[in-house]
Amino acid sequence: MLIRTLKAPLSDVGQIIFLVRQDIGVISPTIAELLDSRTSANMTSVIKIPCSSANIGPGFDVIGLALSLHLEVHVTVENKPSSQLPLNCAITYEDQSKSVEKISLDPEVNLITRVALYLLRCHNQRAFPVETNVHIINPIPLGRGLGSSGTAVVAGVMLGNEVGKLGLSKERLLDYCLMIERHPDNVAASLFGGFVGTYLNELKPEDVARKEIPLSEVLPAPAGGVDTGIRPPEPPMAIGHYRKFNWAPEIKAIAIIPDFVVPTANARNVLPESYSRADVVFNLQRAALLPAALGSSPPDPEMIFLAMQDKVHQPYRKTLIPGLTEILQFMTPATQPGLLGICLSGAGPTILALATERFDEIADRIISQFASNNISCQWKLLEPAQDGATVTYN
Ligand SMILES: Nc1ncnc2c1ncn2[C@@H]1O[C@H](COP(=O)(O)OP(=O)(O)O)[C@@H](O)[C@H]1O
Ligand SMILES: N[C@@H](CCOP(=O)(O)O)C(=O)O
Repeated sequence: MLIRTLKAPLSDVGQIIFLVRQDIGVISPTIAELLDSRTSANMTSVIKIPCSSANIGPGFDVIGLALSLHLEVHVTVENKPSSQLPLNCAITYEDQSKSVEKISLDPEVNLITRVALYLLRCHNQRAFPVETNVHIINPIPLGRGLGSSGTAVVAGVMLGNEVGKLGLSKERLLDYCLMIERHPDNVAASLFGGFVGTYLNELKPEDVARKEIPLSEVLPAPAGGVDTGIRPPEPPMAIGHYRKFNWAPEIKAIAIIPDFVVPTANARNVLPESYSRADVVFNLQRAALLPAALGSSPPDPEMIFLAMQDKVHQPYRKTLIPGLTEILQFMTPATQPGLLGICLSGAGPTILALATERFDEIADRIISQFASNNISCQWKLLEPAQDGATVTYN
């Protein structure tokens, strides 16, 4: 008897593993059984979300790349008759990121469960189902420009969708993410996977007002486990959109991660309100080339290096990242074989170097430059994560 496994999409956001016998088809379990038993007693849903590197040089707030470092959220719902847990939810957290910050285990404070509660409350579910256990395994360093917060926001909407059995599409979940994260590049990459270009729709005036609601109203301050009964503001429909680009299979991503934090909010505060026409045109010219440059095989180092230049965010962020100026100047395909291009990852301080070979050598040279400023680093060799956010059932 030949048995093979088949992964099939469940609504847009989940994935079920079926056992298929080749002579008689699907034998276990049936779709109906699975829909009924999702996140019910003793079944664990595993939500996996890739981290992201946003901007890739000139694509500030537009371009994102999902990378092969995944946040995992393991969820079980006990279906006990009553619960002593605040908002019916218990959180455990496994830190694989070596971050100093302690992540809160209070479901009203923790970013993932707070976002899940936002989604649930928009759908008239005031708390988690009784009793929800959420185990978070996080290898993504916090505040380093690898999209940890965007990944956590995506985890939150996936979690709310799952335990609330809301059945929302990923496209609609992106709207909810944008009420919190507000720039689409990193959340769209984590949600949909791959190398993406993103944009926001021009909204009607009444919808603009809804989207610009302060974050404190979308994610209200903790109320000590008490349900205030306030219904949070729902996002307008179809705020954000994305388009996937090709990625040449030879290109790998080296993330050099310094051991200090640059909160994204601080890295956005150093940016100017307006730009010269020359700088805007400079970025537009390169951003237009970037998808073709990174999607062509074999990769052309000169074209990629040029297409990754930026004048909109990196020059201003140099003040927050010692050594950035020098690294962006001396690391070129002419001085470093194997290197294709280099940029700040997201809001920094991580450096993203795209390369086809000599990964250790490239990482060592960048690490030495940081070391001359007394900054130590870890580095990781990553690949695009094409799947985006997934749910599987154990
Ligand atoms: N897995 C997580 N669980 C809870 N909170 C998280 C998680 N990941 C990130 N965060 C929150 O997001 C903050 C980092 O966000 P941000 O400054 O945007 O940096 P990054 O570039 O890593 O996204 C952290 O300080 C933490 O408060
Ligand atoms: N486009 C944003 C991206 C922020 O990404 P993160 O990984 O630093 O959260 C920006 O550059 O501010």
